[in-house]
Amino acid sequence: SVPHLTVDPFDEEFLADPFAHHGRLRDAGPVVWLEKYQVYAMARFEEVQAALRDHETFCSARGVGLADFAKEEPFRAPSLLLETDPPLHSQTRKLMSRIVSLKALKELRPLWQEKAQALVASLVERGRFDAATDLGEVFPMQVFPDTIGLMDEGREKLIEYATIVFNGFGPRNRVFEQSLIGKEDSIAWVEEACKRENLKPGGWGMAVYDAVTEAGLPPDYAPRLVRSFLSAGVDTTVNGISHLMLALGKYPQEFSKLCADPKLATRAFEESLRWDSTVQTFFRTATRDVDVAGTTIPEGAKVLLFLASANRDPRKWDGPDEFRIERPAGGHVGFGFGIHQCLGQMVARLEGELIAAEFARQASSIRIAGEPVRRLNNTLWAISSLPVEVAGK
Ligand code: HEM
Ligand SMILES: O=C(O)c1ccc(C2CC2)cc1
Repeated sequence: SVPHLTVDPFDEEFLADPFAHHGRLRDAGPVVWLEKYQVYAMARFEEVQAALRDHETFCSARGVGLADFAKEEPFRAPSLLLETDPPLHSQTRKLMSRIVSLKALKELRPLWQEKAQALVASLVERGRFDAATDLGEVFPMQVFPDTIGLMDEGREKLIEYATIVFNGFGPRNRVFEQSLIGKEDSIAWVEEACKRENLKPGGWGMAVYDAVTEAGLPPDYAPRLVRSFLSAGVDTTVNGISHLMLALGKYPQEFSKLCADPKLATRAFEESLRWDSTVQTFFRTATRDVDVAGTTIPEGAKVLLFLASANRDPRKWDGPDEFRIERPAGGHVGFGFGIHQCLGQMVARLEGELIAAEFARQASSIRIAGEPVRRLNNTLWAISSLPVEVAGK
């Protein structure tokens, strides 16, 4: 029968270092039962990728967190992308993909590159800085809110809001409750920011309103789709960039390879996403009784997918715990997989590539100058402080 584990993947000890627990989860079996939450879990690459690919058996419309929307009220109106299944998902995804297009990113590249170059120049000049607060939390905020056309006032609330959203996929534990205290205004601010009258012409937010009208979809879909940009578009890249710096600092020989060939910047960011996956887990709900590797998962069961563990599964990767920028790119599940695979992956890749390439051009070394301070979150692997020292060329 399915192995029963008592481990709690949302307790603060686990969240402080999830990678220390993944090996036991993978080795216990292809599917395990987590007694604490009465859910199934998969931590090996093969089963995680297969579940993500089979969206008909493992659905999203009943929530991609612990809560089953068929049994309890969602904590916020469900996302029309992340928390929907086809056919509605197909409609909203097609609409949003036209806006987050390669053409749009090509047009943004020169402006984003200019900002990355200037920010990195100022940090190299300083020599010692905090890769989380001076870089990770700065660059995405210099490029993304303006791309959406967000109102200027209150943009700092984006990270607070996302912290709540990502905690909301987990249990109502202390980590979740603490992120809510005194942050009700962030939820209200996002509500306001998604309104048509508060979005600037020419931004992706306004483009969503136009596209919803053109597609003849219900008008109230527009603010909710804009909310998806605000929920997923900042805190993820903020921590993705901080983790990139942690990886480059911890593996100086990999940084030297990058300096020798700045075109490896895209590979470096991709590998940092596999190695230190910013989005650690997501749930699915079984829509039928399904057999996975000998275990029958009953209809209605919640299944926790450990994306970060799958990205370090020795059954899939050679030297999984090593950061190697020349590893064959892609194939990881750090952006998910299948129909819900990250809508903003090219946005994230562009931001990561530009920062990595600028350090490759302007710096000769990156050194970790202090232990990373973690910000515990039920879903996000987040860094609140990462002192680094860089030397210029
Ligand atoms: C390092 C940065 C990022 C990471 C690690 C990341 C990770 C992910 C993952 C794992 C999923 C799949 C969720 C699931 O299967 O249930 C996803 C979906 C999504 N992401 Fe990203 N993301 C990042 C950046 C972004 C950005 C910049 C945007 C906005 C432009 C964005 C927007 C979305 C949206 C809207 C979805 C839902 C797509 C759908 O359900 O069809 N993400 N992301
Ligand atoms: O559509 C949304 O609201 C949404 C929220 C969070 C994410 C996480 C996976 C990056 C994605 C989409």
